[in-house]
Amino acid sequence: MKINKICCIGAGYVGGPTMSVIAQKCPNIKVTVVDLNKERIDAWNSENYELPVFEPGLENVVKDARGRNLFFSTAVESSIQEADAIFISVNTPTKNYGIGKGQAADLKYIELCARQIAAVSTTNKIVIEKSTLPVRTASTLRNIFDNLGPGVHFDILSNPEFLAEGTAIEDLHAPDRVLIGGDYTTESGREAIAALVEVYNNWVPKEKILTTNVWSSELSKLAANAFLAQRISSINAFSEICEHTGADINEISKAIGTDSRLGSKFLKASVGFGGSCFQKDILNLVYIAKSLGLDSVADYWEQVIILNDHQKDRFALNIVKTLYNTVSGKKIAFLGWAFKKDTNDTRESPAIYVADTLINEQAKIAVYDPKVPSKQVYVDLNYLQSRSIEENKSAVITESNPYSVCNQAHAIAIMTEWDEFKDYDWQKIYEIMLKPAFVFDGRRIIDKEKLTEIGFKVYSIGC
Ligand SMILES: NC(=O)C1=CN([C@@H]2O[C@H](COP(=O)(O)OP(=O)(O)OC[C@H]3O[C@@H](n4cnc5c(N)ncnc54)[C@H](O)[C@@H]3O)[C@@H](O)[C@H]2O)C=CC1
Ligand SMILES: O=C(O)[C@H]1O[C@H](OP(=O)(O)OP(=O)(O)OC[C@H]2O[C@@H](n3ccc(=O)[nH]c3=O)[C@H](O)[C@@H]2O)[C@H](O)[C@@H](O)[C@@H]1O
Repeated sequence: MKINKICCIGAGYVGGPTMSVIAQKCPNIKVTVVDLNKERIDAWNSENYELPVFEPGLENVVKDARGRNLFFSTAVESSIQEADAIFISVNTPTKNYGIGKGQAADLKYIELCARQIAAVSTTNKIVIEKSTLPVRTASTLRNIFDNLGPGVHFDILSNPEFLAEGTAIEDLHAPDRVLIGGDYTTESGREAIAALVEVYNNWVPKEKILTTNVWSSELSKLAANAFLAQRISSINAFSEICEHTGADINEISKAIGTDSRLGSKFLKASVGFGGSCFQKDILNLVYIAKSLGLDSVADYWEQVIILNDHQKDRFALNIVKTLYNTVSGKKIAFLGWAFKKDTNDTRESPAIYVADTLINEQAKIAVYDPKVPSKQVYVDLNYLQSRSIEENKSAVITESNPYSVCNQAHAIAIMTEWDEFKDYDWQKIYEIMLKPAFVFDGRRIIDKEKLTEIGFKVYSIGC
């Protein structure tokens, strides 16, 4: 079994960059990324590389491969038909209706893909779960293929993605590991695993390609995200203790991070973690544990989310409290809206929730983010349905210049750790703000001493 043609369903933050790198590194494999969203596909195909996903280095990868062996298309059926291997990389959001509402993963897009694959396939396929899925989803796929299958054979693999946004290309070029779960008990299962190992082995050393059974692979992805998010909630819990005791969370991170058993990464206190996956995947884990009757396990992981919500709330409430218990009519300048630097993704960004709380207190929010388009800010706030679209419009303005955002502001809230924020002319910003000029640093990126010397009143997470 050899993979010559790949189809990836879903041209989003994972499907796009992942397949671009596979195409770049495997010039002999034809890779077609398909999506129902024509606007997205048009952007992937845009002549001037106005790609729908902002990722450092992505444009060069697409330039290398697009038109050679990398294609973006809305022709879902024909691409499935001609492929030997089909990656499913569609979204798996938290269910917002019915059973499991607010916790379970909504698998309707996955099921649709499986049905479509079953409906149009005329040759044997390897079907690869790239999306993050509840453990045992492969058995659902198997069931659909067995019941609808057109008499061709399907091997199902799990190959979860571990890239982080903002460093996606680095992560894909040199992954810590590639995980492939498959069915070792059958010959075709073993061949399918070997075929996918061969694809990755074009640039990833064999010892970094781990193979497991399907269920371990599916569950490892949830476990990895749960452990990562748990670290952030743990350090954020300590950040609050620091604020009451004179300890400094950066010093704590350094002190504990030098212990080789703990490691130094992922110990940065913040206004809370965001992004499309940590919350969704932990809620999914909580739901799975509850469904298995494992209530103590569910409660344990749920606490990671509870602490994260608390961190966002207390950051917002501290702004209100510090500004003399009222922000009504006051301009609060938001530096950053994306959930982390080097991405245009705003899904579950803490900025959205902090803004929402402040708007409830009648604040006027002014937003500057180097990569997030203005309309996205309103889409994010309207999605919460806390108030009417008109009310959000009148409570929020966006600017394409950081100095305009800060002009006549009562306070600045640093919501994303964009590097450029460190290098602003803070003296100038001080001069154009109302006094006292407050800065609330939700990312610990600015030099507190320097800003205090200028005259700012500075609050930093965790000290
Ligand atoms: N965003 C990230 O950094 C990471 C995400 N993941 C997982 O990967 C999966 C995808 O995530 P993203 O790429 O962020 O989602 P996304 O929302 O950016 O992209 C998903 C795409 O799938 C398309 N789609 C949905 N159903 C379709 C269908 N039936 N046919 C064709 N296209 C269809 C949508 O139009 C959308 O463009 C999720 O399960 C997520 O948990 C895993 C690792 C990292
Ligand atoms: O499944 C996924 O979607 C991905 O989720 C995360 O990646 P991502 O959400 O893109 O970005 P992270 O770097 O993990 O950051 C997530 C959030 O945590 C915050 N964070 C991160 C690290 C830290 O020390 N402190 C902290 O507050 C970030 O600012 C951000 O809001 C994981 O890191 C990836 O391995 C995983 O593939």
